Amino acid sequence: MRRTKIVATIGPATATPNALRRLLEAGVDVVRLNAAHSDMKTHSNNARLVRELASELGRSVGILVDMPGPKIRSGLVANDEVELESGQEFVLSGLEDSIGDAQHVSTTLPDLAQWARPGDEVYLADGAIVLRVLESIGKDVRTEVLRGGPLRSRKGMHLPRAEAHVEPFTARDALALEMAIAAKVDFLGLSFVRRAEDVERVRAMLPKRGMRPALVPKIETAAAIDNLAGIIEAADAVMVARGDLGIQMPARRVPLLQKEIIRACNMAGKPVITATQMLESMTRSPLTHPRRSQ
Ligand SMILES: Nc1ncnc2c1ncn2[C@@H]1O[C@H](COP(=O)(O)OP(=O)(O)OP(=O)(O)O)[C@@H](O)[C@H]1O
Ligand SMILES: CC(=O)C(=O)O
Repeated sequence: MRRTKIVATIGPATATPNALRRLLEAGVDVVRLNAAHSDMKTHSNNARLVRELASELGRSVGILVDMPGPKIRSGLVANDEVELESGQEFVLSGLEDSIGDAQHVSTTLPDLAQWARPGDEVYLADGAIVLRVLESIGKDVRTEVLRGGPLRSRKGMHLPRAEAHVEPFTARDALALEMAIAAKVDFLGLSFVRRAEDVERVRAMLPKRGMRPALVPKIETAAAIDNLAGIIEAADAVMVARGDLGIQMPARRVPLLQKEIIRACNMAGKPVITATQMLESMTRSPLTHPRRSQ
């Protein structure tokens, strides 16, 4: 029996019966539904589809709902992708619902300007794009692009000063939790946990009897690294979320932290998942900077 399990995130391109069947046949053990995207109805339909296909194929396949958590994101951009050039100016807009372009983008942080000081670095596109803050003007933040690249809609953004001030459990988390419990999913991924209490808070919201999902905190903040032992103790399993971890701290630290987290989980007898950029070097080339998996 293969002891290592494969977790695959499904999205619009893979949520058809045919594509899903091929994924399960190719060896996917756990299907991840990212509740940060799409609507909850689509996720619960997909969960049902996965279960039907798994039973048709005589396979046991787990379902993991990844909770959105307090992840900061930039907003929608025109045609789902714009290109930012190094050296240009770019505005992070305080207007929540504006559609972004190559000059500006909205963010999920209404009080963004409060957390940006001239000279601060801001990361967009899950760390691929780097900006430097020039000044705040009202609710907008004017920046210079230090490292350009393609910016797609609703990608992760990192603004170091804001991290500690965001609500740990959002309105969207409440919707995702309700959907996951109703769909009786096997695992709940907890995004951006900072301490053991963030895991315990969700555990207290689970049904007291019957099927309860296993809680899988994602280690992706600097605070979670500081509080690792307590988080592992509060968890049923752990995910090394290299994507965001490599934005919250220098990417070169990720491989060693990954080993440390895996070792600590092995010692505690808790399953551990290594996530993100598994096949990244095969999807884009040439490499301009090392990926988390390298
Ligand atoms: N259910 C979905 N519906 C639409 N797009 C999706 C869905 N799931 C994933 N995607 C797309 O695939 C990309 C990569 O998926 P992934 O699950 O890694 O999310 P992410 O936004 O990078 O953030 P995170 O993993 O930290 O939640 C997303 O940014 C999004 O563009
Ligand atoms: C999986 C995930 O959320 C990350 O790598 O950041």
